Formats: sequence, structure tokens, C-alpha cells
Amino acid sequence: MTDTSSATTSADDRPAPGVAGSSSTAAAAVADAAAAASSAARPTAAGRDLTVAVIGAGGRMGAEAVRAVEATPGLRLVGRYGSADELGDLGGADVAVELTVPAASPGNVAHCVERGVHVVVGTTGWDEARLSTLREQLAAAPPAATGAGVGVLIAPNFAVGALLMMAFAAKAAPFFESVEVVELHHPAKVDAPSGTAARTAAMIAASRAEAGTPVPPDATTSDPDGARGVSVDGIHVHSVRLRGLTAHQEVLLGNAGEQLTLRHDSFDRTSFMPGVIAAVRAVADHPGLTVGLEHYLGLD
Ligand SMILES: NC(=O)c1ccc[n+]([C@@H]2O[C@H](COP(=O)([O-])OP(=O)(O)OC[C@H]3O[C@@H](n4cnc5c(N)ncnc54)[C@H](O)[C@@H]3O)[C@@H](O)[C@H]2O)c1
Ligand SMILES: O=C(O)C1=N[C@H](C(=O)O)CCC1
Repeated sequence: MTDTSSATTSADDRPAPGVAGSSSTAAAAVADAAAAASSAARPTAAGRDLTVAVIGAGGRMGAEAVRAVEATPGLRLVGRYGSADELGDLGGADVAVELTVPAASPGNVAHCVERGVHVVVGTTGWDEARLSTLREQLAAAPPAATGAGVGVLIAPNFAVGALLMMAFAAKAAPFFESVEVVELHHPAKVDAPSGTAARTAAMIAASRAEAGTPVPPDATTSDPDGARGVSVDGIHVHSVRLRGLTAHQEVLLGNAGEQLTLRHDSFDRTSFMPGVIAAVRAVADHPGLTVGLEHYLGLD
């Protein structure tokens, strides 16, 4: 199966040639964390390879995920699907990796869940209404081939540094009067704000609410064109689209006389692959819906 769609590529946006190898430090650390949190860091209970399908295989992330799965011992790629392809039985996959567009993702995930296929979702756009529908679909789903419930992971960001940056931001947020999020991405990105920024803002807002921290000070009374960005749960998020960038985020935290800046940079899509592989290995051990890879890695 091939992806016949026209994913925009440029020198900046094209997936890098490298493959996420299990030999890199990040890959090893994420794999170790996943192994500690999961009994599925081996192929399958039956001892055979875990079979994987990639949906959105012709896209920037999908192509990188195909390379990573093919390079990983214990995983076997059994299907690659693009926008023109019928998903069918997903080639008999145990796990599907879904990396498409926000408009297509819920339908693809529902298709997998209805067939008892576990899903690792990197696509953005999963707001509360979509998550709620997915929970209902999971409750009505048949068991997976292993007999346990189907697992779905919605992962706004697979990069271990991004997960840590988000956790640090949530931890720091109640200690500062002001906090704003700036996300910066390649210009071919179709959605704004980024899924990572939306989740970071939600985590920050939840952490401040729990601590009873007041809303950040802001004297703005006139902003007809949205210069202050969008408010996600009361936290301002600003989106930059710039040729040359991949995926970057800053969380700015301010008090009188001091500032803490937390910044994460994904310079290359290989940064996401250790997380994708860890998620593929662990998803069957986490029936139901999980939002955030940090819950598989013991970072929560
Ligand atoms: N979670 C993460 O760490 C992470 C990292 C990078 C990107 N993303 C997200 O992943 C998604 C994909 O990003 P990208 O840069 O690869 O985009 P892209 O545009 O390069 O690729 C998307 C691919 O999906 C295909 N597609 C569209 N509709 C489809 C359908 N119905 N069925 C199958 N395939 C379909 C397109 O043809 C395209 O090839 C975006 O939502 C992006 O924000 C997440
Ligand atoms: O390149 C993208 O598109 C990315 N999407 C995710 C998001 O929206 O947060 C993760 C970072 C890269």
C-alpha cells in the first residue's frame, strides 16, 4: 500500500534520512523507561514479533515511523496506509500508529478500535469532545487478539525532552505570577496552536488551579486582532510558523525581577521515534484511553 497524497516537502520539512536506532542514548533511555513500566517490552506474549501498521505512512512523521519500525527488532511492519487506501483489517496488525491530519484521525482510530487493534496516535486535534466519543467507542469495542481490552494512546508529543519540558512547566507554574507558552514550527504545519502547546497550557492551568494560583496579571483591554494569542484554559499561547524550524516550544514564567524560561527543540523528526517505538511496545499493556506518553514512561 502506498500513500499517493501530496505531503508538502521542503529542505526544512522533509523527514531526515536517519532512523531512530535503539542504540542512541535517548532511544535506550525511553525504551528502558517503557520496559520498566510495561511487561510488553518484548515482542508478544506468544513470542512472535509485534505486528505494526502505519496510517499516514507517506507523511513526514509517517515515513519516519515506517523507518523506525522496520529498524526495530521484535517489530514487523505489516501495513502502510495513505489517504487513498482502505484500512481494511490493517494487515492483521496488533498495533496501528496513526499520524495523519486532525480531520481524519478520529475516523481512523475508530476503525482500529472496532477491530480490536491497539492504536498509538500522534495526530493533533484531540479535544475533549473527541476524547469523550473515543471513550465510548472503547467501552463498546471487542477485546484485542490478546483477550485484553484495546489500548489507545493519544500522544501530543513523543519526544522525551518535550515530555520533560511539559512536566517541568506544570511543576513550576504555581510559583510564578505570569506564564505564557510560545510554540514555533515549520510552515507546513496545518494546525495552530500545536497539540503540544495546547496540552502544556492545560497542564499549567490544572496545576495552578490545584495550587490556588491567581490568573496571570494582564492589563490588556483592547486586542481586536488577537495579538495576545489564544487563551487555552486561561493561559496565553502564541504560534510562530518559520521556514527552517521543525518543532520548538518555550514556556516563559515571570515573577517581579526574575524569569524562568523552559525551552525544548526538536531539530529532527528522529527525536520522536524512541517515544513512538516505546508506545508501540507498551500500548497493549494499557487498555482503554491514555492521553500523554508520560503515563507509559513513569514521568507522571
Ligand atoms: N505526537 C508527536 O510527537 C508529533 C510529532 C510530529 C507531528 N505530529 C502530528 O502528526 C500529524 C502528522 O504530521 P506530519 O508532519 O507527518 O503531517 P504530513 O502532512 O506530512 O502527513 C500526514 C499524512 O497523512 C495522510 N493522510 C491524510 N488523511 C489520511 C487518511 N484519511 N488516512 C490515511 N492517511 C491520511 C496525508 O496524505 C499525509 O501523507 C500532525 O497532526 C502533527 O501535528 C505529532
Ligand atoms: O510538526 C508537527 O506538526 C508537530 N506536531 C505536534 C504538535 O502539534 O504538538 C508535535 C510537534 C510537531
